[in-house]
Amino acid sequence: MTATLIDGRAVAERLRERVAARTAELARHGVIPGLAVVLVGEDPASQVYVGSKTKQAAAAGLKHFDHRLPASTGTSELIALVEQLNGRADVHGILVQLPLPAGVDSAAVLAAIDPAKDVDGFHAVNAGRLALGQDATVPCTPLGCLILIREVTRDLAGKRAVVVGRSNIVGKPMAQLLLQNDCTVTIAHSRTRDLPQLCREAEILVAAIGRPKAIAGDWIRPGAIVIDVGINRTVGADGKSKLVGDVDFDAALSHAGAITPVPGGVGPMTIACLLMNTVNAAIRSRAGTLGPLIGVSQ
Ligand SMILES: NC(=O)C1=CN([C@@H]2O[C@H](COP(=O)(O)OP(=O)(O)OC[C@H]3O[C@@H](n4cnc5c(N)ncnc54)[C@H](OP(=O)(O)O)[C@@H]3O)[C@@H](O)[C@H]2O)C=CC1
Ligand SMILES: Nc1nc(=O)c2c([nH]1)NC[C@@H]1CN(c3ccc(C(=O)N[C@@H](CCC(=O)O)C(=O)O)cc3)C=[N+]21
Repeated sequence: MTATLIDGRAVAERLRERVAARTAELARHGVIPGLAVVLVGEDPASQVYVGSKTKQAAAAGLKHFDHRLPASTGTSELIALVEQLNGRADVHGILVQLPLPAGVDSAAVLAAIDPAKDVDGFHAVNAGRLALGQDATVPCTPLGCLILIREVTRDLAGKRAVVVGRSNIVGKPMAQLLLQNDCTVTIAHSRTRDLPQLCREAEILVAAIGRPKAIAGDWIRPGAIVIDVGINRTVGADGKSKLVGDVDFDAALSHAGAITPVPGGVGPMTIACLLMNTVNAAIRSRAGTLGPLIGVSQ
């Protein structure tokens, strides 16, 4: 059996088209969703992501505001910028690119973001609302993973799901979303005993650990849906830099039912969901007057 490829680029493109269409409707009401991105320091990977975000925001008709600050920027300066952005009517979404330089109190900076403008869904108010099953802004990467899973099946109730990784930005919210969709969810991490055996139980396996090819082919239950969140930069046999996921993709192909590639899987969905969250924040900002939010299903 060879797994079906889940084409994140294609799914993300369709989502961006829906975002662009909704943005065009909002423009007729005089509202242009605005996204402010704050990037501190010169991390090359962060610069690539921020570049894609601003390009795709513009293509979908959003306004974007870039704030690039030197690595020496301190916590209080960043909080002051966030507060200024909180107060701007043309900014509906604020994203502070992580990781912030060592020495900056990241938790304090994220806590300063107005929860209504927290399009990353990292603020305690949004994390709490998600856990309580209330209307929340959901972190972009797990939301993108859920959309990809729903491309394969809408029948999630009772499915055994294993999420490997328990970070606040991927693993934990991913587990919450799967639970909300009636999966039976287990969260694994670096202290989990017998991870291979646990993974073999998973009908849905989400890998978000940041270890290249850590999930071996024979850890995958035959026919499982495998979502690989990992983005690891390695050097290929030809000496060139190469992106690989947390799953040994080639080995997994003969076990999985469906699998996301890296690149071209979860990554593009993260950015498309960021645009969706920004447009939804703009819609919410005019409570009830701008029609429905963009949803995850068509
Ligand atoms: N595609 C996308 O859009 C995005 C991709 N990523 C990528 O996803 C990956 C995870 O990111 P993030 O959640 O921020 O990472 P973190 O480093 O914050 O968390 C990693 C998690 O994996 C666990 N872990 C580490 N090693 C192992 C292991 N050998 N076995 C089991 N569990 C392990 C850790 O356990 P413990 O808690 O015990 O330390 C931790 O919970 C990275 O490759 C990152 O680049 C991240 C965000 C977006
Ligand atoms: N506040 C904040 N929010 C984030 O959402 C956030 C962040 N900080 N810090 C870093 C991580 C990582 N992340 C990615 C986004 C897109 C791709 C992406 O588009 N990847 C392409 C490949 C890109 C390439 O070639 O480098 C793909 O997988 O196909 C990857 C990773 C968002 N993150």
